[in-house]
Amino acid sequence: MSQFNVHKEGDVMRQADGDGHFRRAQSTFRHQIPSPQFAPEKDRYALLWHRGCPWAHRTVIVRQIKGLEDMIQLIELDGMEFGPGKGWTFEKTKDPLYGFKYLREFYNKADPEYVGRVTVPMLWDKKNETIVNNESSEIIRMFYSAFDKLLPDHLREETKGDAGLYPPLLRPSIDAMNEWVYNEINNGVYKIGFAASQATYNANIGPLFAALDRLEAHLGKSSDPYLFGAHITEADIRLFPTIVRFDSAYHTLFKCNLKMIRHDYPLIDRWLRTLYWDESERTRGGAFKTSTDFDSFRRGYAAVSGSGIVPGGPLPLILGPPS
Ligand SMILES: N[C@@H](CCC(=O)N[C@@H](CS)C(=O)NCC(=O)O)C(=O)O
Repeated sequence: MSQFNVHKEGDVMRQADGDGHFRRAQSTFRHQIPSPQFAPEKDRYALLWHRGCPWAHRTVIVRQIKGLEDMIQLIELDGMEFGPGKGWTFEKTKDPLYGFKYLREFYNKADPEYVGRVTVPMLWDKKNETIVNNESSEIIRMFYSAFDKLLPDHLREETKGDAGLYPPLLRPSIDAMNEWVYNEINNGVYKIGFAASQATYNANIGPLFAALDRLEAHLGKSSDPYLFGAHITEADIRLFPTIVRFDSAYHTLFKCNLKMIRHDYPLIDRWLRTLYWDESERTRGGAFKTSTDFDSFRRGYAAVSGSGIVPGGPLPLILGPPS
């Protein structure tokens, strides 16, 4: 079965609640590394992802920026089947651990009674054969420092001080931005794309663009390249997967079309291109670019939002490196 075949029945397609609003379900598995059950160990954990998913995207960026490639195995799901009991699949890719076809089989191995949503990203413990955590915001924070003792000194969060991904002095500002960026932008595009009535679409489209205006104004307050100064932080990593999908997916396929990043938000566009095209040591060889797969997310959003037909533009999918 090809990627994102659309059978519009069953639980995977049910996104909006009865009142037409999309509400993202709480993640279920919330264990931490380090903890008595889950010690940081080389090659004990695997991160399961799909290139289309923005929540999974942020975890893969952090895995690379932190230099955890040899520490945490990456397992890619490349398909989606819609219908009861289905969901994310291994189509051309193979599950190297058990030979499973569905991500659901991992969830059921961890908990045979599990009936919640089967989502990526998911962090798997190969030793205890269970799920550590399936909440991206928590997975990325674990990656910042949980494995630091096993990493060379220069990659440790503590060593980086103010240049870390979540430096103590910036935490209140990063947390405050995360709050509105999550509600109005990261999840905001889904509230619009999955709105099941005109009224809910109308209610959500304004706040999304007001938040993008706020972001543009924030970037205008300094000449720094990143959201909080001269160094990449969590705020940049959490925003990037949504903005890189915006013009070529959300604008058309999710009807988030009052404005485009490239035409209407020059500072956000510059920030985006700065991160995307950076292949220096700062991104450990291009963590943003190598993890971005325009084809995958455009096919995915086309499947869940309509007929599966992928729009031709805008071309190029992202503008070139900033001058
Ligand atoms: N709160 C979760 C959300 C993850 C999420 O919703 N992932 C989507 C893909 S982008 C998913 O797997 N959806 C399948 C479903 O809801 O059935 C996180 O940030 O990790």
